[in-house]
Amino acid sequence: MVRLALEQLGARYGRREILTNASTPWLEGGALTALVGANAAGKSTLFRRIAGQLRGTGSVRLSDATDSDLRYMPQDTAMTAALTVYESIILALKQGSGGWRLSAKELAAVDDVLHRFGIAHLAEQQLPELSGGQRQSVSIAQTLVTRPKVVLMDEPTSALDLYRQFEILDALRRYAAETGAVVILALHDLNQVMRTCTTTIALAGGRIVETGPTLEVLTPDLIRQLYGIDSRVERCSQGCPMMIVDGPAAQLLTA
Ligand SMILES: Nc1ncnc2c1ncn2[C@@H]1O[C@H](COP(=O)(O)OP(=O)(O)OP(=O)(O)O)[C@@H](O)[C@H]1O
Repeated sequence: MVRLALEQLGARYGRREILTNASTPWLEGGALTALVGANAAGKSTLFRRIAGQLRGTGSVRLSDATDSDLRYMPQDTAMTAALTVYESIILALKQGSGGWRLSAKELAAVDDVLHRFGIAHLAEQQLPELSGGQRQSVSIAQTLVTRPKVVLMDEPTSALDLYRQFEILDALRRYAAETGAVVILALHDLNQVMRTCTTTIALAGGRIVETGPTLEVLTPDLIRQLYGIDSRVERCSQGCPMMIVDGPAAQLLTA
């Protein structure tokens, strides 16, 4: 089984320490893990540190996977190259492997992500002509076309409309279940987190303050600590947990 654990990860930009002793228990593949925390809490920095783009202290432990099995999708992906969506996904598939000839299996992989992420109709469109949400969907397809075992995605639904958010998160959930991959998503929408992510990592001020089953982690106390928001977690008429936001924490308003 693919697993990932963080051991005392630290990172700094210049002299400024951003990430401090970030540790998790083993995170198991096959389901989605959320990374949550306020703006500037250090989520992107943690991803960059795990992906090896930032040096620092501590280590990333992988089981049944190696560093080359990891793919990181950053928050903003520029798409200025004069390529079609189809060509850009082939490029992502072939990166580093040399040669342009595609095997039947590789052609099937490109076709798979085009359909899986609902962008087959965009295959012949030029990248610079895509909308923001379309670009984000293409970026997800590019990231997963090699079927990586460890996936880090920074706010993969931030540009998507409500329907597409559900569609893409469901597709990511199915991807994790089918491949057994560890898939960690930085997300701001806590209701989407409750609906789709089995495990949640909560980050505050560059420190991991909680990791565990989503509904045990996302308590009103923790949400107040992370965001300064008063909230309740209730069940909707269909039994789904929902976070209801009451507003900024009273103690902040009176402070
Ligand atoms: N390249 C950089 N150089 C210096 N400081 C940086 C750099 N990138 C980020 N930071 C700082 O590191 C801190 C954490 O930023 P990071 O982008 O990791 O937060 P985040 O949790 O992903 O935020 P958001 O939810 O707003 O995307 C912030 O204070 C930010 O200003």
